[in-house]
This record gives sequence, C-alpha cells and structure tokens, in this order.
Amino acid sequence: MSIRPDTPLLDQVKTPADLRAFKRGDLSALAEELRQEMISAVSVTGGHFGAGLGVVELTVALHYVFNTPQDKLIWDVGHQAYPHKIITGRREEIRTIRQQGGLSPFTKRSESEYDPFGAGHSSTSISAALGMAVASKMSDRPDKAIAVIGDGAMSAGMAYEAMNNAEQAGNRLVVILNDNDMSIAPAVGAMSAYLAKILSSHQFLSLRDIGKKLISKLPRSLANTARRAEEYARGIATGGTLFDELGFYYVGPIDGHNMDHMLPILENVRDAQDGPILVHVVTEKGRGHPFEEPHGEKYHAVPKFDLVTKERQKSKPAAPSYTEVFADELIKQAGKDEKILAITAAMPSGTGLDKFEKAFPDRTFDVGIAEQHAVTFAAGLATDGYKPFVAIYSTFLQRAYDQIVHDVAIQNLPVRFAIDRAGLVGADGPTHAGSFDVTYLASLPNMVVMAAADEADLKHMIATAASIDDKPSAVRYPRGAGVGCELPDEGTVLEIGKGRIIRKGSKVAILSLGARLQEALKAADDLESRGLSVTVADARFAKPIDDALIRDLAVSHDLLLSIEEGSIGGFGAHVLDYLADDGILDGPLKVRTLKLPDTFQDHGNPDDMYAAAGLDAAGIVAAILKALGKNDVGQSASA
Ligand SMILES: Cc1ncc(C[n+]2csc(CCOP(=O)(O)OP(=O)(O)O)c2C)c(N)n1
Ligand SMILES: CC(=O)[C@@H](O)[C@H](O)COP(=O)(O)O
Ligand SMILES: [Mg+2]
Repeated sequence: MSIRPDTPLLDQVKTPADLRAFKRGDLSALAEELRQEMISAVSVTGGHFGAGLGVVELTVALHYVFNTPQDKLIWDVGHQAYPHKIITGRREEIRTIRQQGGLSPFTKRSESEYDPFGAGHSSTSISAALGMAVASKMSDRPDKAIAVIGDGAMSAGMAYEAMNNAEQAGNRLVVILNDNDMSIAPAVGAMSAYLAKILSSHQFLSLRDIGKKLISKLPRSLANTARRAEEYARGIATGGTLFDELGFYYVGPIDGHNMDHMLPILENVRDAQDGPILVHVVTEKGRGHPFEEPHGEKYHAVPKFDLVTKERQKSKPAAPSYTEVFADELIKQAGKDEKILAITAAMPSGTGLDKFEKAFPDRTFDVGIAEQHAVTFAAGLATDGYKPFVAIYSTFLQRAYDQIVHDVAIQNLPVRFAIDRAGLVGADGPTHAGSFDVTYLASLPNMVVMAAADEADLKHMIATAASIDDKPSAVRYPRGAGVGCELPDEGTVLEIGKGRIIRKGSKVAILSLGARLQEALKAADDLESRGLSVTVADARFAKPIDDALIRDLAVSHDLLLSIEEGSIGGFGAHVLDYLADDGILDGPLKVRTLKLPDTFQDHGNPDDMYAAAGLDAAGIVAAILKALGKNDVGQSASA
C-alpha cells in the first residue's frame, strides 16, 4: 500500500529558492519530511535507497547554503540524488524514476538545470567539479562547484587524479566527502581505514584545541565558526591529513545529520577566500529506513515495498540467475584448481563473488571501486601462473579498457573476464547498459570472447575460460534469471571458436550470439509455420568466430541473419568482415545483422526495449520477411 506522508514544510518547496526562505530552525523538520517523502516514493518505484536516505540532511543543507543552480552541485554516482531531485522541482516525477519515460535513476543534465553533470559510474565528480570551477574562474564568475563523493567512490584512482590538480580551481572548488563507511558492501581498503582513523585517532582533537587551531588556521570567516566549536557534538579537526597534502583545506569530521553542525561550517566554506576545501561529513547509510531488520548492505537498493506491512515485493524467478550459476561454477572450478582466484571491484553481491568468498575467503579480492587496478592486478597475478577471474559488469569494465589492451592483451596474459550484466540492464539505463563489450573486446588480438546463450552454456564457458592458460578470455552473460534449462553438475570445456547448430533448416539461417537464442528459436517456429525452413545456430564465440560454420550457413541458405545483444561494431560486424573478405558477399546471399540501435539505450523494461530494437522473435521474423521480400507470407503460428 502506498501512503503519501503529511509534509506541510516540504509542500512549500518547489525549488531550492523556496528552501532558502526557511528559518534555520525549521530545516531539520523539513529534512525529516523529505526523508518520509523519499521512502514513500521508493516504496512505489523501488530503486536506490540507502544512499539517498543517508544524505537527506546534507542535501537540504547544501541547497540552503549554496546558490544552486548557479553554484554547481555534483553528486558522485548520482544514486543518492533522490532527495535532491525531490527538492529541485521533480517531486511528482520522482514516482516515475527508473521506468520507461520517467526520471533517470541518476543525475542527468537534460533532466534539470540542478543536475549540472550526468553520472551513474562513480568517482567522476571531483574532475567534473574541477572543470566547472576552473571554467567559472576563467570566466570571472563567482560560482562554486561542489562535488559530493562517497567514501566508496573515493577508492577510485580518478578521484586522486582530480585532487592532484585541485589547486587550479582556487576557492571555487568544494569537495564534500560523504563518509558512511559503506560502498555497496562495507567499504574496503587502506583509504577506508584511513578515514576511520581520522574519526577515531589523535587527530580527533579536544573541542578546546579545535577552537584554537581553527582560529589560527582557517580563513577568517571559518575562524568565527571555530569559536563556536564547543557546540559541535563531534568537533572538527584540521590540518595534517592526506587531503591537506593534496592541496585541500581539510575540515571535519562533521555530523552530516546535524544541521546545527553543518550549516555554519558550510557557510564558512562557501565564503572562504583561499584554495579548495574538503569537508569530511559523516553520515549513516540507510538512516531512517522503515524496515525492522538490519541489512548488511544498508538497503543500498530495494524493490517496491508496502509501506504499511514493510513487505518487499519479491519476484519469484523461474530459474537461477546467471550470476548465481557463474558463482557456483567458479566454485566448482576453484575446488579443482587452487590457482583460481576471484576479483571484484566493489560488487561482491552483484557479481556473486560473495558466495565464492564464503567458499574461498583467501582467494577472493574486493579491491573497492577500482576497475583499472582490478584488471592490472589480475594481470600481475597471471604473470606468476595464477588464474584470476575478474568478475565485472560489462559497463564498469569500460573504465579499464586501456588496462585490458595494454596490460593484459598485448602481453597475452591469461586473465579471465567474467562479464556480468552484458546487454540491456533495464532500470539503470544508458550509463549501465552492457552494450559495448563485444565491440571493445572482440577487436583485440589475443582475446577469446564468449557469450552465453543460456545458463548451462555459461557453465561450459567458465570451465573453458579456466582451461585457457595462454591468452586472455572473456565470458559475457546477461542480468537476471537464466532460461531454466537443465544444468550439468559441472561445465565442460568447449572447443575454442566453435559454434553449434541448434536446429537445422534450409532457407534462412539465424546465427545468434548470446542470450537472444531463445527469441531466435521462437522466430524459427513462427517462420516454419509460414513455410520457411530455418536453421538456428549459436555462435558461442565472438572471437575467434567460427569461420567454417559461417561459411556453411552462408553457402547453404538464401539468407544469413546474425543477432546479438550489443552495439554496432560487434559480432555482426565480424561476421560481415569474414563474409566480405572471403568473397561470399560477392554472391547471391542476403545478409542482415540485428543489433542494438546506434543510440544510448534509456532506462526501461529490457523485454520492451529489446522488442523496440527489433531483437525479439517478432522483430527477427519481420527482419527476415522483409529481407526476403515476403511480407505477406503465411500467418504467424502464434498470431
Ligand atoms: C565505476 C563504477 N564501479 C562500480 C559502481 C557500482 N556502485 C554504485 S554505488 C557504489 C557504492 C558507492 O559507495 P559510496 O561512494 O561510498 O556511496 P554510498 O552508496 O555509500 O553513498 C558502487 C560500487 C559504479 N557506479 N561505478
Ligand atoms: C548505482 C550502481 O551502479 C549500482 O547500484 C547498480 O545500480 C547495481 O545494479 P544491479 O542491480 O544490476 O546490481
Ligand atoms: Mg559510502
């Protein structure tokens, strides 16, 4: 049941300008209404939850103190921006978030002038803010750029590359480090430990010391705040941090749920005349969530739920997910081969490596949000005979492309890439769609690229990757449940570069790569009912492609149609290359390549999106009939 909370204060806020008219004393109550509004909205839509709940007060404080949208507020990743969207004119639309045609789950420039930078992938905010700050400095405008970055996102190299250059921005750059001691999973690594140390160590000065220190060190206006330091529950420490060494003026830690602590500090930061400032804010991820039981991931993301019963909508998958099948097979393989290791970049549950870690804690590495490092780390392990599986979502692997080319492929190191979320992912939209991996991987010499058509084949492909010791390999598989096929106890090693015929016909050949195979088979049924004899083949490999299979199909059918869940330049392009170079295209054969349209795929339901892209059974049938000039052949069996 959806309930709209009573929100008399929030009702007065259409934009941040309304918020700025509030008395300071009312802001905490306003923030609580905002939290309840967000809970109510997410109960209807599902979506990212814990991060937004944790920054409700911070969101109100930042919009209250800074002059958005002239001052640019940049949320790293953007998954925590639900409260921000609600108070920046998108309160009603928030209930459409992640649905086709609705609001984006992340910040998006085209959605609002209050979203100065689009996101989805992490750790971009400081670079973007620095660019904006330098632009405003060069244009002689006073506008600030404020990057809000989480402690998890602070593990990525890009954040440090940006901080290393931050001085260029002068006082126009503000970084808010939102420290909730969580990534999706608990935060990992030395940086996380360092932040914890700042919170608990000697740098956490006595209140009186802080006052003295601040007065001597801070810009004048900040010093005034410091005189009131004894009001702060947590106190603040300055100086001597890594951030100071990087050219920031470090202020913190401050309690990110306490307006009385945050407002004076942020006002002074806003008015400071010196260089860039980093404010270390401590928050609680998932604060105020309505559920009774605690959650290890602090409710990072939730499905729709009933606000009264708190019951979360559980879909009952008919088959195990590809992710689970991958984890089970890797555990099987690792049980036989102690050299097998598993690496995740901050996605242990998403990639199934949390399960692997339970079986092999010493052979599992969560490196934090650090995809580039994950890949080169794996390359290093591979030089010494270890067999690393880097389990990464297709979209996040994009960040490590040079590492794949330079550190892995050129050196021909046997790193195994387990590429989850390949193809359309649905609600997360264009930043998270796994559209490009075949295009960017199959163009690399030395790389073996496999795509699983079903979960049984995924097991075979993981077994195959485990056996490839002389070159890099990749297996791609989609988000969500498998097709429900029978699963072997253990995968069997496949012959490299060999596809398989699933169904034999004579007129039309459908050559499928990956999980569109079921749709290809449905299309074949439909076409047969129209009197067209159809062969369906599963290519299995995008690289090396099965030349012999393609040639056989090409010479024995009138039409060869390839289909894949990926962008242009992928499998279809490789098939065309082969056909052209082999001279087969010089003959009577008709060829069509079905792939995703050459646009970024927005968020929505993947089935609808594949249908719109012509990649479902009906789309395949239509493409084939059109190619054969037979739009009027027979009736669909399913019609
Ligand atoms: C490059 C990249 N890798 C992985 C992810 C997946 N991801 C989204 S949010 C998140 C955790 C971010 O932690 P933090 O920055 O601390 O934000 P919090 O959720 O704690 O507010 C991760 C790993 C991503 N968005 N981008
Ligand atoms: C914000 C982010 O990048 C992740 O939280 C992502 O939304 C997870 O996607 P899955 O639900 O596919 O694991
Ligand atoms: Mg965090």
